[in-house]
Formats: sequence, structure tokens, C-alpha cells
Amino acid sequence: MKQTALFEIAPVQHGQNLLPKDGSAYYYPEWMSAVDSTELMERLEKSLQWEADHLFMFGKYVTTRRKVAWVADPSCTYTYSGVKKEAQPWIPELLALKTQIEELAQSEFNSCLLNLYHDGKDGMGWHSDDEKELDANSPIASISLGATRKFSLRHKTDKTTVSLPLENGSALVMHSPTQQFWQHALLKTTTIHIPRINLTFRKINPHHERQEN
Ligand SMILES: O=C(O)CCC(=O)C(=O)O
Ligand SMILES: [Fe+2]
Repeated sequence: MKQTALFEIAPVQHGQNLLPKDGSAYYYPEWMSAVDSTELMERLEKSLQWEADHLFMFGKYVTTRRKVAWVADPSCTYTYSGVKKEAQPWIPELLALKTQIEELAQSEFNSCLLNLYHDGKDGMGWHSDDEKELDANSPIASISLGATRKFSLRHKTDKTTVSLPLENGSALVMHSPTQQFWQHALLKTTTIHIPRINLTFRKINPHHERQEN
């Protein structure tokens, strides 16, 4: 482990593309060591402010059991399912991770959305990460900590579905134009009783003019 690095990252990155067409998603199991993943998860749970997400669904606001934290450069604003999010400042652990995931994804990020799933009863329905504030050419890099959960990608038109378990310490990099053609979901399950934190590093266009309606 380099002295400057907070977390030990696997030196050789053997990514495997999961998608047959219209984008690419590379999975890197054991991207972080299990010890580092566990320690990072504990630190993130303690250091960040977690709140319920409020989604606008079927004409009304729904409060999620899943908790979210959004961390970003001060120039970023982000609207997620119709709700404007206030960013928290970067903490050293996340900045260190950002540098490392930027190297893996070969791209720069200015924000990170974190989701805390308490157990299998928390999940995330089908969606694409295609909010208008996001740079559509930028990859989205996802890191998973804690419980292994099933993640699925489904093609928007022919409904081809690819599923895989996202393991503790793994990274998944979805490259453009994946969000345009595929949706993804973290389906609920009754068999998992331990928590998971997922981090998605994203690039927001800082000077995006939001259209109010
Ligand atoms: O928890 C996951 O693996 C997926 C999270 C996700 O899709 C999102 O934050 O947009
Ligand atoms: Fe997503």
C-alpha cells in the first residue's frame, strides 16, 4: 500500500464487459480489499449526513426507507426525481477514493451519490442515470460496500437483462451510451439482513441552467 493512499486498490484491473451492445459496463471484483471496504463503510456511515430520499412517483412524493447522502463540488446542483439536492462537502476518504476511481474509469468526477440499504427490504427500482444535469458522455462509476446484492441491467427496447451480484469492495463502471439504452435496478430480497452502501461517482455539468416548471 502506497503511503499516500488511504485504501488499498488491486494493482491489476481485469474488467469484464457485461453488456452485449449499446454501451458497456465493466465489473471489477475485489477492487478494494475486504478490510478496507469494511472500514470505509463504517466511516461513511458515521461521517456523512444520511437522509431519506423523496421521490416523485405516480403523481406524489414517496419517502424511501433507503437513505442517501450526496457529496459534490460546491458548483454542482442536482435534481433527482424532481427534488433538488443539497450537496455535502467532500471528506478525505471520499476524495481519496475519487482519485482512485478516476484512474480506473479514465474520467474525472465532481460528485458522488451514496445509497445506504439497511437490508434486503431496501432497493432501487428500474431507472437510468440520465438526469439532465449529468454529463451524458461521462461514465458512472459505482463502488459497493457491505452486503452482496443482485444488480440488473435491462435494455430499454428489447428487454435483454443482465444480472450480477455486486460484491463487497467491487467497482462497476458504466460507460456512455449505456444510460441512453439501458435501465438498471437493485431488486429487493427477503434473504439479506445486513447493510450495504453503494457509491456512484458522477460528473455534473456545473453551469447547467435548470429549467424550472
Ligand atoms: O445500489 C446500486 O448498486 C445502484 C445505485 C444506483 O443505481 C444509483 O444510485 O443511481
Ligand atoms: Fe442508478
